[in-house]
Amino acid sequence: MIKTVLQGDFYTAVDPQTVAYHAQALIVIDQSGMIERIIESTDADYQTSRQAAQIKDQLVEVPKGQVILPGFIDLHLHAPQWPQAGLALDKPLANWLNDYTFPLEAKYRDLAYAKQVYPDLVQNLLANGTTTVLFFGTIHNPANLVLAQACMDHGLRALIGRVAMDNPEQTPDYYRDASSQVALQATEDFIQQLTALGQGQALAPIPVITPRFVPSCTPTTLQGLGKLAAQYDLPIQSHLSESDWEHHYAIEHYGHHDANVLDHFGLLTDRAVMAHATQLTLTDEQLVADRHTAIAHCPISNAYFGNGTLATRRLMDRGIKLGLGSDISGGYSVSLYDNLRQAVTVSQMRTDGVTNQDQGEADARISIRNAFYLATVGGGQSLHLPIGQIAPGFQADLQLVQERPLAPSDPIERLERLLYQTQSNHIQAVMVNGDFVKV
Ligand SMILES: Nc1nc2[nH]cnc2c(=O)[nH]1
Repeated sequence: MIKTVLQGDFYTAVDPQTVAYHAQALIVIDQSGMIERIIESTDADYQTSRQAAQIKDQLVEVPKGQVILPGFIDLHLHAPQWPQAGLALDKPLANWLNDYTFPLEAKYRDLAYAKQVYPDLVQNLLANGTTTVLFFGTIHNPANLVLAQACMDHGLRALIGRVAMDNPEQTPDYYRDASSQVALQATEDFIQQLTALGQGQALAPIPVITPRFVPSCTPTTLQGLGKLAAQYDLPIQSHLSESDWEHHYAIEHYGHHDANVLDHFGLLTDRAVMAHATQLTLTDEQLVADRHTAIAHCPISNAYFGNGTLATRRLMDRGIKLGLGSDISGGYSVSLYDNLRQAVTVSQMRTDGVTNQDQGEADARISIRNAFYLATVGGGQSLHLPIGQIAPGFQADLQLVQERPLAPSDPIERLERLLYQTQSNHIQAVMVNGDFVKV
């Protein structure tokens, strides 16, 4: 059964290099929110299908000057850190965590605070064209459920992790799982509570196994989380080789690189999405490739905490699954438009080098089209969900974007300019699962 037929110009990435443009096509969406068919303006039944939709009041004509894009997919975002987006970015990672982030996250033991922050975050994400998010929550299950409820209330597709962090040497008394047993039991409780909350809901959030990162967790917890991921067949998220500090922590405490440690505990799987990865060696990259693990590239955050830039081009060329993350609040912007621009900028600097003595690295550059692929198709593949493309069999998660005046006539130039210039006030409408949501 057809629910809606959208008529308009749309773009969808086909592969990392190619973006397809469809002029005045019909996007046929069924009752379940899935794209059933794309009818091109040259197809024989275009006019009859359009008229039939019009008669049944199913046709939505996208106004001239607006373009339809897939909704963006944010692969790494710490929901509780939203109030401090743009704060303390001049501190090193360990200080930023201890002096700012842990005190803030501890506040979510107070449900009233969660209720104040989470709906605002969710609305800001949708207003910026983001339709799916892989979230870190906090150690507090009731607050994590407030986040889940806010996503369902406002219509954001979400995957949510209850953060596990029980290592007394690396976490403060006031914000830590009291033991490994507590960390594992609370994780299992969250899986069950979230599943119950989403029962029968079209946008039921998916639970995610979430060791904060290797330094925050004891080996027993890492091992137990690996087992839970396998037992419940769940996605996993964590940080991977984000900084020099994290990289050396794993070497000093385990005698191995971060990637090996996570792998040893069953946490480097093809359902895992690991953030940052700026410090991976070529051997680490091979392990990530062999395990079919995805990387969440957080280009704004990496400029502050990454101690280096991601080898985006090389990872793409090696066929490693890769998407984009805002990393609120290691990154200051919730907009994936800002992050895809930064991904291109950083790759350009990697190519040319950052001083006049530095020869850079040949062929490190990515294009804005490559970045568009990461924010859409790359995100969908990383999460194993049918999202990020405007094609039959994919969820109707879309954004309608107002073009700036004087758009070029070449369709791909038109897209490039749109991606560089769009601000949240240009996003006119957002659809998730076939329903328009409020932006
Ligand atoms: N960027 C970032 N890195 C981390 N490593 C451990 N926790 C965090 C966090 O909250 N943000």
